[in-house]
Amino acid sequence: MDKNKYFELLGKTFQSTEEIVSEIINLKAILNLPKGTEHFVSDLHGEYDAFQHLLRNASGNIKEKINDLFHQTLTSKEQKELATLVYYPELRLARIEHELSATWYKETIDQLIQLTRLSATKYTRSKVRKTLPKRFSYIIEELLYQNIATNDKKDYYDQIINDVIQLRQAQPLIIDLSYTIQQLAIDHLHVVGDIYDRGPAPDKIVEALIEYHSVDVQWGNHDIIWMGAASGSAICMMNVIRICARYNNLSIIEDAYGINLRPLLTYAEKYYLDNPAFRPKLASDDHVSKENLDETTKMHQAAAILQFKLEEQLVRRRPEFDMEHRLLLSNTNFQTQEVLIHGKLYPLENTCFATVNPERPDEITPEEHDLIEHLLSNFVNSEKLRRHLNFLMKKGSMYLVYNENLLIHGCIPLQSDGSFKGMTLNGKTYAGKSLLDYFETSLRAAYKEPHITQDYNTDLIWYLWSGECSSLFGKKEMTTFERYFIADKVTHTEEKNVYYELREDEAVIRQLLKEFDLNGDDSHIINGHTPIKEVKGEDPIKANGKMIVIDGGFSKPYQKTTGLAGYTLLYNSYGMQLVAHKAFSSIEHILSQHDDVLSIRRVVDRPVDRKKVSDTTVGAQLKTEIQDLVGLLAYSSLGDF
Ligand SMILES: O=P(O)(O)OC[C@H]1O[C@](O)(COP(=O)(O)O)[C@@H](O)[C@@H]1O
Ligand SMILES: [Mn+2]
Repeated sequence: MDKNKYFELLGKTFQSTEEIVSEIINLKAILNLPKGTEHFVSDLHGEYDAFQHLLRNASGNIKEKINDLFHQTLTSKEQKELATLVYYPELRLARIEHELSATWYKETIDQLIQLTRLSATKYTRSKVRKTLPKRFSYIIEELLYQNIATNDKKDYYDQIINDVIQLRQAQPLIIDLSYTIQQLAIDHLHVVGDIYDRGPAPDKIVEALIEYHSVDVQWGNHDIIWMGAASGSAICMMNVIRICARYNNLSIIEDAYGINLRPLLTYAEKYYLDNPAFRPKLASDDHVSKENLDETTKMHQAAAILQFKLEEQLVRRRPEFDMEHRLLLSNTNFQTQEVLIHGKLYPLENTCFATVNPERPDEITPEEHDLIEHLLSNFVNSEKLRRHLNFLMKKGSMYLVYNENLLIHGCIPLQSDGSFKGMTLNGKTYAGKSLLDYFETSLRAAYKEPHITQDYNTDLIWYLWSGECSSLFGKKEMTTFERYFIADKVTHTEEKNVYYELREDEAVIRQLLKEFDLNGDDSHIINGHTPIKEVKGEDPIKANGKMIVIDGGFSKPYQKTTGLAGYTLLYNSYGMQLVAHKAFSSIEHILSQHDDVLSIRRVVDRPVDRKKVSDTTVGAQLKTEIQDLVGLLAYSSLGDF
């Protein structure tokens, strides 16, 4: 844009030169504040309760602040009770209703004000003001910035608190202060992928993220299939349905997103019977009737077989995806019930091939065609699903460079010598950053055109789910068919890309970071995707501290193999802290036991100077803004403004 035109536009947001000057002063002051705390979480997998608990306790940050302030005045039990109050103010107040007194209110409000003040030290007054709840902003500001130098003032503050209590506003004030503390504890949240699948409430997680004050998302392979479904990819949609059925979560599709699955049930009941391989995995608190279980088992089979048929079509349609080894229906002998995989014959069990034409296993019947069209139009037209995925599009990306770190859910596909594994797409070969950029551009294009359903971009979303060179998947092939129908577990193995070995090596990580222009000593790669098997002694901090894997381990069905719930990461002005979490049991458990055990470990790189906002990504944006405002000031002094 023409510079003068730009200044004219920019000038419209200011009433006077003084306003521009004070904005410049304000922004410059912000640059000198300590860097805000970033919170990294990943692999939430629909576990809303565990996730919202993390947001409330800021991965232990609030507990640390309570300890800093009160280690000499409160017992460990009192500190824990105060923490529970900050996390769940309404529920905690209701629980101790009979113990509440004017003295308790006074002490508690005082403690919460101290906590708010400590949490606010990193922010400008104006930012804190914006965070404060409207209804008490005046009172809280008075209390926050009090200076009890004289007795008169002390009387004045006591009077405010007394009035609050007398006017029966103590509880609302405590509640508001608690949420303010939660919000101030974290400046920015990163979700390193896999919000969806396995757990019961991904929709509630997305709603919470939409409401969150500052957040970005790096897409995970389990997010991408939902985006695929909403982009018009029938195979992604079938996979979404299949996974929901497998984890007994079809209600996410039906109730949360209002997509009617009755036509699928009607179809499934016609062709499928009970089948042990397709009975849903039940969570410990799932109570399901026999009838319901039966229905889900049938829909699970229908979705799986339709997915396999559609996969045959897609693999043939896209030879450049190099997925011929996934043509398993074509390699099945329907008479002998055997399948040929990588040159070896395996017997099949629990088969359900009633709808498969042995001559043309990729054939979709007219009935199936109508069913798919119908379901797809429901997915594409679900208003709520679109709103949620629009959010993922707006705040999400394939990878993110933020404050000198590279955030990516899965991997950067590599070859065994450490060089980038390339892929030829539309006649051109891409590798490393350019491959990831291509994937992102293609996905965005597909999402924009949900009514175009079998084009290259839409098909590529399937590749992102399960293709060898997908940065979100990072394995040779996905053995879904084998897991259902073949007993020999050897066939279930999914060989990981060599990235997952090489990422232990600092030199490799430095090389990868370089690809993203990250050459400094303070850069790290932050991955999700692979659960850390702590039981087997695996360390989430790799490559001499340059590589951190924070699969949150929220996915309950996976906790047996990981040995604990998983990890999150905090990055404040002093450096990074890895937080290990125990499995989240229930809110009730936290309220009754105050049991919120997490262990915190510093990611020791090297001693660093305390980081300021000016050293961050946001700082860089602010510097540009300051430059523009200085330019605007000069422009306006010429009299053109
Ligand atoms: O254990 P499930 O849910 O049946 O799924 C197994 C599939 O999930 C995957 O692990 C992908 O999911 P993740 O991204 O959570 O690892 C596949 O590699 C595998 O085939
Ligand atoms: Mn994943």
